[in-house]
Amino acid sequence: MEWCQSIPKVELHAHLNGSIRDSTLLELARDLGETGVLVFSDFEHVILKSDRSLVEVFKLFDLIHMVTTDHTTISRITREVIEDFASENVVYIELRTTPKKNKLIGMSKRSYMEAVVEGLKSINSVDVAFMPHDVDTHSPLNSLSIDNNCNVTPRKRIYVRLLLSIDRRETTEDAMETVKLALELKDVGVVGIDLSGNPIVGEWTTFWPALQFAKENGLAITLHCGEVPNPKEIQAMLDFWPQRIGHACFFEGDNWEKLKHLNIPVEICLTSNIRTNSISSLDVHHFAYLLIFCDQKLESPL
Ligand SMILES: CNc1ncnc2c1ncn2[C@@H]1O[C@H](COP(=O)(O)O)[C@@H](O)[C@H]1O
Repeated sequence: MEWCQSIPKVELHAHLNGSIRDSTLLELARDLGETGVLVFSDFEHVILKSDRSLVEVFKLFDLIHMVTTDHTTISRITREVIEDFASENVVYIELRTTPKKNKLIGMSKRSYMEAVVEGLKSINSVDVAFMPHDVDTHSPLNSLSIDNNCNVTPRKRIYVRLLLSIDRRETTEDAMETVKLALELKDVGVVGIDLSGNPIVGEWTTFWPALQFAKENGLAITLHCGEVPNPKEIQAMLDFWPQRIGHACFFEGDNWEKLKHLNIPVEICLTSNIRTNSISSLDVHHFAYLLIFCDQKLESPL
């Protein structure tokens, strides 16, 4: 475990509101409980439960979103999430989040993302390189920090890229707004679009125009794909040829063949898949199958 903690890591599948510290969630919920908006003990029980089905996961996200509504909180959780990943020696992270609107508090998708960027700017415990011009490809991962006594110590550096998520509950217009926002925010490190949300909700074709527009304009696309059995959707998503897909729990023979043929990498989430019961045990997880396939490819690169 210590070894796992200490090696430098790359994190490609982190949802902002899925990575919040429990202590922060409980603190925010306690505050909201005092105003009568929610019952704190119910919230606490749900947060501290470690295993939950996929259906329960999405109920949990609705609860989490109740306590992370305002700009200040979005900035705070962004800061904490990046600090936590850096403390585990993640050196490159693609953080994804669904830009949200809330007229009641004057939040637009843009102002939500501005709050995320504010959060990144406010981090001072580690060096955060999140704008493309922050990246000096020749610099080591650790930069130097000099304290008042002129002692020089290496500082951790984490490279952050952002993906904007489209939630499957959204409309075609919402999705298009997210893609246009992503294009406008390229300068602050937005590199792509993710399609996520409850996989049994909506039709992915609703988002096809926005995803196609994103692709035509140079944004990378990653799709949550095959998190539940849905052969038609899996085939169509692979035909769309995204840069990456997430999960792939319910792939069958043909799907794997197509995935390999198109060379589409899979973002595997072992803990998530086991905890949500999407996969019954690690022994039968498709991770091993994909690892063997990658190994074979490396051995015979032609
Ligand atoms: C467990 N597997 C999953 N499958 C699909 N979508 C998921 C997910 N886990 C998280 N999300 C998506 O990420 C949102 C929370 O982060 P943000 O509010 O965007 O930062 C959830 O509401 C859901 O849309």
